[in-house]
Amino acid sequence: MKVTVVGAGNVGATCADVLAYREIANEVVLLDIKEGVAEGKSLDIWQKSPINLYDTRTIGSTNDYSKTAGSDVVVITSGLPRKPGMSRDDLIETNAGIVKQVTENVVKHSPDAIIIVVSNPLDVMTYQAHITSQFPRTKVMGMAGILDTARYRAFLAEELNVSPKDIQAVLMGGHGDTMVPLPRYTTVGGIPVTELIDKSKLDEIIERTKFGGGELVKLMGTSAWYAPGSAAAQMVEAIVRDQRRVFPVCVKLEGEYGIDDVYLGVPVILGKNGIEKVIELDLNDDEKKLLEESRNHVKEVMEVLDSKR
Ligand SMILES: NC(=O)C1=CN([C@@H]2O[C@H](COP(=O)(O)OP(=O)(O)OC[C@H]3O[C@@H](n4cnc5c(N)ncnc54)[C@H](O)[C@@H]3O)[C@@H](O)[C@H]2O)C=CC1
Ligand SMILES: O=C([O-])CC(=O)C(=O)O
Repeated sequence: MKVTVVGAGNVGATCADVLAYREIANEVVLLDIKEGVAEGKSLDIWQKSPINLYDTRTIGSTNDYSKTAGSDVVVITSGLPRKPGMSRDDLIETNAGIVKQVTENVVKHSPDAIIIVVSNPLDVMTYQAHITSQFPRTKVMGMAGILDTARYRAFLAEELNVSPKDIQAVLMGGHGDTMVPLPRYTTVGGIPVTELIDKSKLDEIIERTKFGGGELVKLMGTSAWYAPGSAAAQMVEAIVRDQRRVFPVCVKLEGEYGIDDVYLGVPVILGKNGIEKVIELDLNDDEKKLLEESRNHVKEVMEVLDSKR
């Protein structure tokens, strides 16, 4: 299996590193426009292979897409990250152009690839990759839900003093402050979380999760990369190993949840064909209202993109 990661910055390099050391692909191509950076980081990851014992070949490229030809999966991380005081939506102008140009090259050199978008604003950049590639919705998706859910699970594990491995959860909606928490679908070793934590503490954790990306931007002056890069690699793994994992993924809804033509995070089954199935949960009225608000927000930003096309 061949996987390309476009953007050799913080998220892209982390993703390539995880793909390599976990031997998720035989070949990982890292591409960036900055002269030499992708080559340097790929070489560094390759030189780590005798230490961490893996044999995935890592190859770097300065904007030469011929090296990416025939990729099975392409992860797009190219684009600006936000700085303190910015929202993800503030990145739309610059990143839409970058994602469009990158997707055109991906389509040209890897016409059968499955595309995973990471660049922000996530839901709308996934839409951009979809309209540029004209690939079916099963093959163009965005990474956000695994990350948002991981933050929520990590905060819960800390609060309950248990292993994060035992926390199962799903969050839905857009990647931003309007994400939709679903505490009634959260369990700790099979026990509903509501039996282990009081409501006010759970509400606090949900709020912290919604602004989890911003918390890190404030601390570091740029956005996160370890968890985002690993989350994207986990999606690649589910696809290349046909694991049929159930993850929250940003996908184009076509009538599910009563929503049409909007890219939004929902639980899906992820396997060798990409999105194998969109899972429709029976949401209660409060949850439906939150999802509708999230949908409206994403739709507004999609319209900003449409107005500039
Ligand atoms: N979906 C999510 O949950 C998350 C999304 N992000 C987003 O991912 C993106 C990348 O973040 P970082 O890696 O931290 O940024 P970064 O600045 O470290 O890396 C971005 C890289 O993209 C490259 N790039 C720019 N234009 C390009 C082009 N046309 N072709 C190829 N490469 C190009 C840059 O040279 C740079 O190396 C940002 O938009 C950020 O907001 C970050 C974290 C989580
Ligand atoms: O916060 C950001 O800008 C990057 C991101 O999407 C995240 O870490 O959730």
